[in-house]
Amino acid sequence: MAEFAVEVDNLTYKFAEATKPSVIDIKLQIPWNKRTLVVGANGAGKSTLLKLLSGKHLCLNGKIRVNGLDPFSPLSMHQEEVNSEEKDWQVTTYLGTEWCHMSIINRDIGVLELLESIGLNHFKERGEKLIEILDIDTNWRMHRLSDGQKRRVQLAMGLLKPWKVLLLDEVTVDLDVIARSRLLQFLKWETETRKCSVIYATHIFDGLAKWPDKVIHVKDGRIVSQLNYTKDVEFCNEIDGNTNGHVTFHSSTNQPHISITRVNSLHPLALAWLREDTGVSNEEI
Ligand SMILES: Nc1ncnc2c1ncn2[C@@H]1O[C@H](COP(=O)(O)OP(=O)(O)OP(=O)(O)O)[C@@H](O)[C@H]1O
Repeated sequence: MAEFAVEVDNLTYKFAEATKPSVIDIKLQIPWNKRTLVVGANGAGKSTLLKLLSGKHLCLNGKIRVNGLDPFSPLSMHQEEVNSEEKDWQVTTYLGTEWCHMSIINRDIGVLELLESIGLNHFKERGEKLIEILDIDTNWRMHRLSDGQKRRVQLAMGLLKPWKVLLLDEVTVDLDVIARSRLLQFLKWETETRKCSVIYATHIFDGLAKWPDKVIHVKDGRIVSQLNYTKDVEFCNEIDGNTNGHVTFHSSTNQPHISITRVNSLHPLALAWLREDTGVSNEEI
């Protein structure tokens, strides 16, 4: 297995019809067993970067290695490097919101049939765990589901195979707080218990304060800061008497150090209400 989950060097990418590159001079090394959060404004380049890592766009300028492989090359080209136990593994999975537009999810097809068609019986234990975590009823029919229910099925499908590098692109946007918390917990558990890494681009920060190991800030296509979360970030009850969503950047040393007040959020209330609604215990989430 490669030393790093993801290794990127000197990566610049411009869409054919664009006037300037969407991703510029990216250098990145993500070790195994890490959860990385990608933060940036609309249009900053987060999705483009994640899609490049997944092999959805062909990168001509720069180096990308995911588990030591060029993600654009079909895995079969590297089959001699893959031992028999790993043949069923997926090196990388990209899950984004565009799935909503795929025709399969609006067809009159049962969820069980759909999951079986992509290998539920082969990955039974994992599949059943995902079905439970995401509270999926396998009798559901796809064309009759809400957006959030469809999203849960998408996630179960996307996570069914034990991927090595998971690229999540704002995919929790229509999950309720219980499903989102459980999913984040599941991803934390996976990254702690087997050799894999998650890269997650999001605009929803509720419940994420203690989740990542690393936070990457993308601006105008460039990575402008990378925080080693445990070393560079601390949470305080107040900073200079301010208790409400305050951040201080200490820049006296080369390495940034950031203090963040524990932010007031409706997340605990929404979580408590939905716990009541769904009968989920305090210990579980
Ligand atoms: N298919 C495309 N053709 C041309 N330009 C594109 C294309 N897709 C994205 N871009 C441009 O690339 C830049 C980065 O877009 P990207 O989707 O990566 O941003 P993002 O950080 O994911 O934004 P958001 O938070 O809104 O999802 C934007 O300026 C966007 O206009």
